[in-house]
Amino acid sequence: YPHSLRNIDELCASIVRSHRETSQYRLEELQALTWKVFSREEIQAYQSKTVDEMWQHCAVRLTDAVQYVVEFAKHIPGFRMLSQNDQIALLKTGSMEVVLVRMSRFFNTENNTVFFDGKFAGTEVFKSLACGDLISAVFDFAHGMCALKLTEQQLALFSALVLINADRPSLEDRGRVQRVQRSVELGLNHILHRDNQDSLMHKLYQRMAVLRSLCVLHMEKLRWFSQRYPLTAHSLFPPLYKELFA
Ligand SMILES: COc1ccc2c(n1)CCN(C(C)=O)[C@H]2C(=O)Nc1ccc(OCc2ccccc2OC)cc1
Repeated sequence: YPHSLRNIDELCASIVRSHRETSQYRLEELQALTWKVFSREEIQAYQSKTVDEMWQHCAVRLTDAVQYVVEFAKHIPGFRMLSQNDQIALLKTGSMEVVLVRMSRFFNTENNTVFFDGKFAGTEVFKSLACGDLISAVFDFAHGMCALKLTEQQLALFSALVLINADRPSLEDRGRVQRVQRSVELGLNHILHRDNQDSLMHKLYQRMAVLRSLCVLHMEKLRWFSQRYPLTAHSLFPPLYKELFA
């Protein structure tokens, strides 16, 4: 048992380290900005953007966040042993989910604002995206994540579990992904047990179910957008966003 415990500790330590090293912004940086909100004029400026300008604006920023999640994935023990196709398959469906999990760290539940373009924005800033249901679902999910008050270590293991999901479509070697997923589950269980918060596990599985439906909604909106604005979607969107989500 001590041998496997050592492995479990090493597994958790490497996932937590990778999470820290691939968090685009440090928590302290963002806390300093929490009460910097947009002026009426700035909000007006976002609201007077055209649908495709605002979509492109957001896609560029979210692609930034996705890049960091790709880096995070590469350091999850076992991820790089998977085939290239399986790594892409996991990132195709999981990377936006992890961005949304991480986004909850940049969310201020007191005034319902999220970090965007250097300040904290309310839902009204995203009006010109013309997908209010997606934005309110994103904000609701962030609220739900904040309510769990996860530590950085718990968030790191949860993010890894969101990514390493053997139920994803079109996996070549599902068994191999299952083994990596199982080890990450053991790591998360280990951390929660150590923190005396075993009850969090089923809440986290409920969060994963909400997250999956949120990302289905995101893909539907992206499909709607790409059909309506094919030029923007196919030429201006960052390649990674297209590769992963189109
Ligand atoms: C990992 O966590 C975070 C958190 C915040 C940020 C980042 N990373 C990267 C850097 N960043 C910058 C530079 O603004 C922040 C950002 O992108 N914020 C932001 C972007 C779009 C939003 O809603 C629109 C939307 C949401 C979901 C899906 C599609 C969408 O629109 C098409 C809301 C907030």
